[in-house]
Amino acid sequence: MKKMRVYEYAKSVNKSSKDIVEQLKKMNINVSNHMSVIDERTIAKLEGKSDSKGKEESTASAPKKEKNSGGGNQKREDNQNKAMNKTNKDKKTNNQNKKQDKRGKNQKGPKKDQRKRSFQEQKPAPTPDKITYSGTLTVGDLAEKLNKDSSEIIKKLMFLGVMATKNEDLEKETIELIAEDYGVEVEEEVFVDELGIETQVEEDDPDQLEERPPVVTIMGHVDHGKTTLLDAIRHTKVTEGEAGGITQHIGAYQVTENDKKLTFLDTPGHAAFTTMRARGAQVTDITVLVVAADDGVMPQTKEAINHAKAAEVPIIVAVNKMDKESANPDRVMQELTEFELVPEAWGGDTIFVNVSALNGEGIDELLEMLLLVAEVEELKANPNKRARGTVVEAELDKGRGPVATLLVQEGTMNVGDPIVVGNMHGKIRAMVNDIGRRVKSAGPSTPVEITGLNGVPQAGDQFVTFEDEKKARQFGEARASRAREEERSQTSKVSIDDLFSQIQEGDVKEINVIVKADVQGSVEAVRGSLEKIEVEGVKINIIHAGAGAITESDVILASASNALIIGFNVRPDVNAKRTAESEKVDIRLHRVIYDAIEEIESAMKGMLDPEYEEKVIGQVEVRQLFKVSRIGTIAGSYVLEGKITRDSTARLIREGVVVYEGKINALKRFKDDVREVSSGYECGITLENFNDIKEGDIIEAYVMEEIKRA
Ligand SMILES: Nc1nc2c(ncn2[C@@H]2O[C@H](COP(=O)(O)OP(=O)(O)OP(=O)(O)O)[C@@H](O)[C@H]2O)c(=O)[nH]1
Repeated sequence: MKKMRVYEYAKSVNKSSKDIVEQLKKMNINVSNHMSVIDERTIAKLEGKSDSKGKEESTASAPKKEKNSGGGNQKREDNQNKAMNKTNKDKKTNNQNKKQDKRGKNQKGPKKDQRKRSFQEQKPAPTPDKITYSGTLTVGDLAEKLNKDSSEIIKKLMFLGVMATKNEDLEKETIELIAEDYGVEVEEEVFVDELGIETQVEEDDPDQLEERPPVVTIMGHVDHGKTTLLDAIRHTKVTEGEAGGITQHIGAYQVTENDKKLTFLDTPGHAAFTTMRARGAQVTDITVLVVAADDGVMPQTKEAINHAKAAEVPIIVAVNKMDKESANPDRVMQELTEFELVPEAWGGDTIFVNVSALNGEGIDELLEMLLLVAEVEELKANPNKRARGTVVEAELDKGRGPVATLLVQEGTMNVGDPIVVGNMHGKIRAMVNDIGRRVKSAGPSTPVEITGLNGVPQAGDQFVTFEDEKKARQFGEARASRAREEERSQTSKVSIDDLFSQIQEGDVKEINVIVKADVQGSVEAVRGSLEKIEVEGVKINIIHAGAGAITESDVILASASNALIIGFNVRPDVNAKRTAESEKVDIRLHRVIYDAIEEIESAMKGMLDPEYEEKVIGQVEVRQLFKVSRIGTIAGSYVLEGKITRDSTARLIREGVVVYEGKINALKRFKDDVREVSSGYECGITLENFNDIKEGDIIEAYVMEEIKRA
């Protein structure tokens, strides 16, 4: 590209260098003096012709900078081209510009088009009148949409008291505030699932909303008295006049206190709460946390608190077993302050009620308090529309076919209504209430058991009733066929194996983790180390941590919160294992804290070592023992199944309990060392550093096989 100094150019056009410098300054082209270098395009501009590439090129450099600029210039030009490509790309999104481009090319010839473009590029991109977004927006995304610099947005956020980095997601309100500041309208594009149950729900007229009973779930540690309390409430408070009815278990019941109704979910444990939340259903309005006054806060108490908090449901504490001499309610209060459950008497806002589920003490007060919280929460629903709600329980009854307990949350459900429940549909044949009576209709917060569905739905599924039977059938069938498709192409939840790619794709900003360990000390150690990990702004969020085996409840919580479970020196019980498989929850078991930490850290960095899976190759029964002084105990054994090999690992099982796990020292047939022994043969086995073998023990042989990743 042709370049010359200002004075050379001035001379060629018969002007003074001063004039040229001034002219350039007026054109916003930075030159320091007559020695400055100007290029072809700048010259074109001076002559009233526009350049073809835009403002970045219309610069001039001072002589000093020019000195060693052979390659430098080339580089700069490349960068400039890159920048221009980007600007051009940006422009593509701008319709107005697009039109102008077109007009320029078709009608006015390339030169004018170029001039026009360069003119546009000198002006900052215009602020749009309106922006739209769906899902979330990061600071950077918002800046781009507003045609602003991220730093400008970050500054504005600071004024609003929000400290955010470029890649941080903004809350809806913040997006609106910023946009408003620029006078820009914002519209959130909400993704509508056309087969979602909510699409069939009638809209509410605010005038039609009426008070509805609260739906209460009781949670707490094993044996703290949940079932006894639920029974006590039910038996003392079953609606008057109906007391003679046969109480039957349908998974939920209603009682009356001071002429007001309350609905209790009586599915035991935390299952009701968590399975429903895992399916996206929010059913519970208030949680009663039962804590035995003689036992205090225990692991499942903490778990219950975590569940309720995660679902943002208010908690009332029922301090139970007050009839016991060893009852110490103050200790319970003290212990719960640690979890931000502080009694009103101590300046907090949590309601504590002392009760005895055994003798009925305090139950009235508990119900009154529940009604009080319900009043504060202003629980309302419209009874005058088609019903919508959630499945509490469902099963296949031999005589009646699929039966489901439904909790009506809005509207009124009637016998004969066409209905879609989860992926099932039908027409309500019969409705039975919680005391076994047939009813014709059920309003908000009422649990009823229905029959008439074409299949068994799942607890937590949503339902909606229809006026038109055909429409219900079509909608139900469409949902069922989509569910089948989805099952076929089901993708797993957060898993260690694809953590890195999920982070890379920006899908994961925070990794939810549940930590279970053998003792509290290890729980804290694992938690402490995990919380320190941070990779590319992605952090670990421990949603639950506790001592003890990995339970089904942990798995359900993990599934609901899309979390990984890390077990340290503990194992999942059978139910937990099964649920983890069906819910596709990743459970990682470790014996060394360092390994647990390293695994997750490397997964986040995308440097995971090959993964191994245990493969049991054989079962051997110990039939006779030989004690040899120098060698130890030799287990005369018989291979029941598969085979045992010299290099496999052995697990010694006695009455279902693993008593030893380790290497095989020697594997012999008669006097000879052998590599492997197959089923149906006898062999002699010694285990490394272990002699406490008994007749009848089972030796399970296994090898670790590498899992091939896709
Ligand atoms: N003294 C006394 N014992 C109670 C009280 N409430 C419950 N119990 C006893 O505590 C034991 C456990 O009660 P449950 O109601 O089965 O406890 P739970 O919390 O439902 O236990 P899981 O169903 O195993 O989770 C039973 O023996 C009850 O009789 C109470 O208020 N006072």
